[in-house]
This record gives sequence, structure tokens and C-alpha cells, in this order.
Amino acid sequence: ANFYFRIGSYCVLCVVFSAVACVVCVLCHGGRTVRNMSIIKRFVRIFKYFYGIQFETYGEEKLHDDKPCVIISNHQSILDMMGLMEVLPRNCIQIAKRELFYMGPVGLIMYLGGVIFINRKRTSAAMSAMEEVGNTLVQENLKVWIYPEGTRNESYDLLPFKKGAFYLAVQAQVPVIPVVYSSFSSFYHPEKKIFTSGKIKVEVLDPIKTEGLTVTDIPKLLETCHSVMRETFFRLSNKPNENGTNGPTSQPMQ
Ligand SMILES: CCCCCCCC/C=C\CCCCCCCC(=O)SCCNC(=O)CCNC(=O)[C@H](O)C(C)(C)COP(=O)(O)OP(=O)(O)OC[C@H]1O[C@@H](n2cnc3c(N)ncnc32)[C@H](O)[C@@H]1OP(=O)(O)O
Ligand SMILES: CCCCCCCCCCCCCC(=O)OC[C@@H](O)COP(=O)(O)O
Repeated sequence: ANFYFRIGSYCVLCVVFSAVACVVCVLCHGGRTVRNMSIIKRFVRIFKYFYGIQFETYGEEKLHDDKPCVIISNHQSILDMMGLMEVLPRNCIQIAKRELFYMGPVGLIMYLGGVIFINRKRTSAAMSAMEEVGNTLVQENLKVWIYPEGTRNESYDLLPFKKGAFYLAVQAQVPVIPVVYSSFSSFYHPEKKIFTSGKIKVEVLDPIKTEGLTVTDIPKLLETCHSVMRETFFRLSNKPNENGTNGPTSQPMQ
């Protein structure tokens, strides 16, 4: 019961705070602009106090370079939104599934914040929407936050990555900055109806350059990002990986 209450209240908070934020954004900036993201960020960062969630961030300054880039991060649940807003840099928009646009005030506030909606069922339309972002990224000095797994993933691992984020980065010749969140599963587990409070570690990894890369380099770029993020995810989540060590950097388990 507690699980449903907390998840239900999370959704209610999203709806209520969105409605309020829409009014504030329209009064402050008049319409759809990435500058509204700083207002949205302030609202969403309050959520963690309702749920007793703490964030421990490492390397956040790597996101503060005032230059365009593609930020990619793992995606576990709708709680990711709190983690996103915890470290979201200025001038950064997100790519979101179109279904979110139809969620009342939540969709409207995302629209006002400059979020790009894609239809995952129509790959060609999604790709052209992202291509459009790639064209304006540099001159508008924008950052784009993409969840390359393309969907929430509550398994204790990373899904294979979709290619869109890497096409966009190579097309715009901007760096890819991976951000990794530790597993929520110690305090958030929908199957087991668990949603208590806990700590999430967030690590921003070094930017990966794409200057000089072409479309043919995309599979390798994707693989590099996937493996470094997966390794970090295991380390941050204290998950022993295949060969029984607790992450490649630490000593093998006794
Ligand atoms: C006060 C406030 C209160 C709170 C209220 C809330 C407010 C919050 C506000 C703001 C926070 C917002 C929070 C946002 C959260 C949203 C989370 C989500 O919705 S996550 C799902 C959507 N995201 C994605 O799906 C991206 C990842 N997807 C991609 O990048 C895909 O690549 C995509 C969609 C572009 C295409 O997906 P494919 O399923 O077709 O898969 P592929 O393997 O990537 O591509 C298929 C083929 O197309 C080629 N391809 C892909 N992209 C291409 C391109 N750009 N050009 C040419 N070819 C391309 C590839 O090479 C591949 O071809 P070959 O299989 O290799 O032969
Ligand atoms: C008027 C009814 C509103 C319903 C309450 C709003 C629900 C909360 C909205 C949270 C904002 C976005 C958080 C987020 O990160 O959602 C992404 C997931 O969805 C991705 O879904 P999928 O696994 O990719 O299908």
C-alpha cells in the first residue's frame, strides 16, 4: 500500500508542480524556450525531500563547459527525472517519447522546457527529429540529454544502446558525455512493491570526442560508451560483475 501511495503521490506531484511551473514559465519567458528548464529544475529538485532520496554526485563540473554536447545516461524508472534535474546543466534539452506530451500539464511543461518529442514507433520520423536537433545544436549552443537505452530498464544491467544519440553527436561533431546513475533497486523495486528512501550515486564521466569521426565510427563509439557506463554502473551499484570482482578497479572478492 505504501508503494502505491508513494508512486501515486509522485505522479500527483508531477501533475500539480507541472501546472504551477507552466504558469511561472509563461509569465517569465512567454513560451517554449530551454531557459524554462532552470525553472523546471528548481521545482523537480524539491521532490527528493518528499521521498528521502539523496544524490551523491561525482564529476558534475564536467557538464558545466558552456559548449554543445550530447549527454547520455542510463534510464531505470520515472524516478530518473529527479536524477536528471539534479545535475542538468544550463541550455540542455531532452529527447522524450511522444506519449509523455499527452500527459496533461506534464506534457505542456516539457513542451515549454524545449523537450523534443519522438515517436519511437516511427523510426524515420524520430531520426529526422533528432537530425534537426543535430543541425541547430551548435549555433544555438545547446546540450541534448538522451537515454540511449530508449526505455526504462529495471534489470540490474544496461540494455543495448540505440544509435540515435551517436548519430546526433557525430553529425554535430560534439562530444558525448556519459552520466551514470547507481541502481535504485535497493529502495525502489516495482515488482516487489518497494519504494522507500535511499541514496543514488551519480557519476559524470569524461567527455568522449567525436571530432573527425564519421558514421562508420558509430558502432565503436557506441560500444565504448556502453562498456564504460556499464562498468561504472556496476561499480556505483556495488554489483560484482561476471568474474566475481566488485567492479574491475577493486580487488577480487575474498
Ligand atoms: C515541475 C515539473 C514537474 C515534473 C514533471 C515532469 C517534467 C520533466 C521535464 C523534463 C524532463 C523530461 C524527462 C525526459 C525523460 C524521457 C524518457 C524517455 O522518454 S526515454 C525514450 C525516448 N528516448 C529515446 O528513445 C532515445 C533513444 N533512441 C534513439 O536514439 C533511437 O536511435 C531512435 C529513436 C532515433 C531510433 O530508434 P530505433 O529503434 O530505430 O533503433 P536504432 O538501432 O537506434 O536505429 C535503427 C537503424 O537506424 C539507423 N539510424 C539511427 N539513427 C539514425 C540517424 N540519425 N541517421 C541515420 N541512420 C540512423 C541505425 O544505424 C540503425 O540501422 P542499422 O540497424 O545499424 O542498420
Ligand atoms: C494527467 C496525467 C499525468 C500523469 C502523471 C505524470 C507521470 C510522471 C511523469 C514523469 C516525467 C518523465 C519521467 C520519465 O523519465 O519518464 C520516462 C518513462 O515514462 C519512459 O517510459 P518508457 O519506459 O520509455 O516507455
